[in-house]
Amino acid sequence: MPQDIQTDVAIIGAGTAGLFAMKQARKAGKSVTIIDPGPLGTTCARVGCMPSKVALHAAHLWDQREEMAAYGAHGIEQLSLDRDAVWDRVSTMRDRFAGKTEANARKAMGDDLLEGPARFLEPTVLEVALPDGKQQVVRAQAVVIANGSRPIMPDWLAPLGDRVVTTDTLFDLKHLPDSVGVLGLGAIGLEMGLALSRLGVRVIGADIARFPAGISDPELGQQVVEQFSAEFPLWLGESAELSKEDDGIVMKTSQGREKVDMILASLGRRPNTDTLNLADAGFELNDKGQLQFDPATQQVQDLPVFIAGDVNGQRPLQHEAADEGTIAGFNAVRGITRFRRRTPLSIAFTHPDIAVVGARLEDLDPDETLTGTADGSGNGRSVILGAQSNLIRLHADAKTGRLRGASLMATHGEHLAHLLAWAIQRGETAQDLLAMPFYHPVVEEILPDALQEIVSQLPEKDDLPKGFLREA
Ligand SMILES: Cc1cc2nc3c(=O)[nH]c(=O)nc-3n(C[C@H](O)[C@H](O)[C@H](O)COP(=O)(O)OP(=O)(O)OC[C@H]3O[C@@H](n4cnc5c(N)ncnc54)[C@H](O)[C@@H]3O)c2cc1C
Ligand SMILES: NC(=O)c1ccc[n+]([C@@H]2O[C@H](COP(=O)([O-])OP(=O)(O)OC[C@H]3O[C@@H](n4cnc5c(N)ncnc54)[C@H](O)[C@@H]3O)[C@@H](O)[C@H]2O)c1
Repeated sequence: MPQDIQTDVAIIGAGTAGLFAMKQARKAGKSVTIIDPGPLGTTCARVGCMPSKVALHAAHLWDQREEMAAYGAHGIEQLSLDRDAVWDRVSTMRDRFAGKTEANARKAMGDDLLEGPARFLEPTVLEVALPDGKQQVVRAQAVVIANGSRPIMPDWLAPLGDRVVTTDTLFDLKHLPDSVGVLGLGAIGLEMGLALSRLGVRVIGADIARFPAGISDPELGQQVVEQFSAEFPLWLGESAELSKEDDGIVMKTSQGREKVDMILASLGRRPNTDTLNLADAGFELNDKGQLQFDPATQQVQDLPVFIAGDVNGQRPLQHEAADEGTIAGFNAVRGITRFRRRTPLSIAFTHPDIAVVGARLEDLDPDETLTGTADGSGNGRSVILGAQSNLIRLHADAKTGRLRGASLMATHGEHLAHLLAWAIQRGETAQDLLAMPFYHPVVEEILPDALQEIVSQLPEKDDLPKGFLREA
């Protein structure tokens, strides 16, 4: 048994959250031990944000050819796509992102990296299984839990064997199948279903939810269903039965029956808390087996223990993992500060993009909320881009017009979503935003219609033209 390691901060997981936590602890001059069994390189760069966006980009490039034909390009029908070459490019780009991230992380961690899985013995005492089979005990003043999440893989998928993949293995495929059933149409399922479908794979999508991409607003949900069911079948609102045959998997719901070569299981991700021996080490867990923590401090109960990133199950996004790691690392070494969190922002890069910003519709009181809706049919730039189906829904406080939340499906939606998130975080009202400049012709010109709908419902009326303010 090696001698115990004494450290100021032990960090479990060298992903995005863990590395940001390390930066804060180092900045305060504290000693750090960062523990990870690998593979290093972060989920985002290895099997998440980056490879998925490369695949979407490749799919979008190929998808453009039909529009080019409409603008007089000849010979489009003679083009062919080598899908395996596309996927090889996706994994090469992925290796580049992940390789660089891993190299930078190894350099930053240096000798402070302990390679092996950690588990708790006590809230500030960890045991790490080293590659040589020995157990290393780490005693810390504070601990940051940042060991991420993994794809949900229910037992009932086990009989389907290696015909089931998740995004942990999808980008390693050497040969893309001719057909894929995408089970679960959240952000991952919809993004990957579209990428594969646009690359010529026959895709069937199924989700027990009524709408894909986690949308709860029925008006937007309906528009999203119409838009994307034109690309591949979306079987929504019921669970699909799956059965294995010699040459594939049969997917069945009341909406159809199809045989596919492979299933992409995109049923969500589960936090890796279950691997940490939390209950035996004395932590209190809620009925879902999760730790209680404060999202403004990342502190667990009142212990010198902090939890950041996907593992806390709250905002499983890269920029949130970075923020939470920073907050956790800061609070682990400097005493507790409560941090104001950024406005929630999530974007699926589905082209048109789908985004949800700020408060979700279901969390707003209908009696205190005004909604403005606008679509792309009257927006010149959307028409040029073939995106008349763009739809924006804005929600604002019924008394003041202060913007609370938005959801949208739009070409260039990633930019609109940022603009709206920034306005919401600055506490701007519909009137404020309406008084901003809108260039012509841009997709942003959709916004004034939705904003005016809100302003016209506000109790206090002004006889100035909408979008104009008196000089101060
Ligand atoms: C397909 C896909 C697409 C995505 N696209 C986006 C996107 O476009 N935008 C976005 O914002 N987010 C996206 N995400 C989410 C984003 O990737 C995650 O939110 C983010 O990477 C989480 O970072 P993390 O630090 O919490 O976890 P990770 O980066 O997973 O780090 C956790 C680390 O903990 C280690 N570990 C595990 N168990 C132990 C243990 N017992 N002991 C020690 N170490 C351990 C792991 O090896 C890993 O290195 C996507 C995710 C997926 C899967
Ligand atoms: N562009 C992005 O920002 C991006 C992209 C991908 C992933 N992510 C992050 O990764 C996280 C995980 O993504 P995800 O899409 O796997 O999870 P998710 O939780 O968003 O979606 C899972 C989907 O599976 C469905 N589902 C659950 N059980 C089912 C069943 N038995 N049959 C059919 N459908 C079922 C759910 O209804 C849901 O729609 C997301 O929450 C997101 O934070 C972000």
